[in-house]
Amino acid sequence: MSLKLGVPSKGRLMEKTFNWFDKRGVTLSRTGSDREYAGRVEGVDGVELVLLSAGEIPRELAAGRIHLGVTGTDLVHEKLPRWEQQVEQIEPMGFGQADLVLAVPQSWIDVDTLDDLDAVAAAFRRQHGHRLRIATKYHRLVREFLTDGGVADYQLVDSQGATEGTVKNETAEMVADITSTGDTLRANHLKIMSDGPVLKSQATLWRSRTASMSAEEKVSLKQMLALLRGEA
Ligand SMILES: Nc1ncnc2c1ncn2[C@@H]1O[C@H](COP(=O)(O)OP(=O)(O)OP(=O)(O)O)[C@@H](O)[C@H]1O
Ligand SMILES: O=P(O)(O)OC[C@H]1O[C@H](OP(=O)(O)OP(=O)(O)O)[C@H](O)[C@@H]1O
Repeated sequence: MSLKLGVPSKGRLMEKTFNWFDKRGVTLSRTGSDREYAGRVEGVDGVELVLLSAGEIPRELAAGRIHLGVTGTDLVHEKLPRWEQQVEQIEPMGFGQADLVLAVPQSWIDVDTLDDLDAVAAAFRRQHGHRLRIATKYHRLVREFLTDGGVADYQLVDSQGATEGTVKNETAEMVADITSTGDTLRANHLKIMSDGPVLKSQATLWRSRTASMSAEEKVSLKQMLALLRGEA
């Protein structure tokens, strides 16, 4: 069996991941047609490339179906409860930087901190008879952050994309989402709250703590990590 390396098969992390490995002497390439999810690894023997969506890589690492994987910190922290027990962070890769933030309508001029939000949320519930809605796909991280910040009078509504549009569409009063340039938030008349970010994320190389390894796979892992860390 070979050591399995999971990398994003598409999306914003794919090309930069390939370049990052290339600079360190490990060449990842897709084989077959554009649409075929097959690839190869050159530079270290006994390594198999597994092309996956960035969002699935945390689960595959935790299940031990891949030994190494590249995905954002946000996705690992959100998708894996007690992530430290399931994966080890090997190397932050210096791209895919984004902050998970809470954002409210720009028109809420009195709301900037979590204390302000707590007050507004309580008033909102009294006035509307239901809790203030926060649209997000980061349920675990947002709940933890708001609990630690003492905010309780809210409900999360699930949004798996175009989250900033939920306020205009009146399916939420505010959002918690990833931002890098801030353009999408501004374009949708939202402002970032000053207490935060909930999490700072970037693309990161992770190792599974649960994947079993043969002697050969252990040798491949050692060679791979030495190359990637510039020790080979
Ligand atoms: N605007 C952004 N700028 C930089 N990084 C971002 C941005 N939005 C999301 N990311 C990061 O990119 C990663 C997700 O990558 P991407 O958006 O390409 O995957 P996706 O295709 O949406 O995910 P999936 O494959 O699960 O559908 C996350 O770790 C996230 O933090
Ligand atoms: O701060 P910015 O540079 O404007 O980037 C932020 C946007 O990028 C991501 O969306 P993505 O492009 O992945 O689309 P999505 O809405 O389908 O998640 C994120 O969810 C924001 O909407």
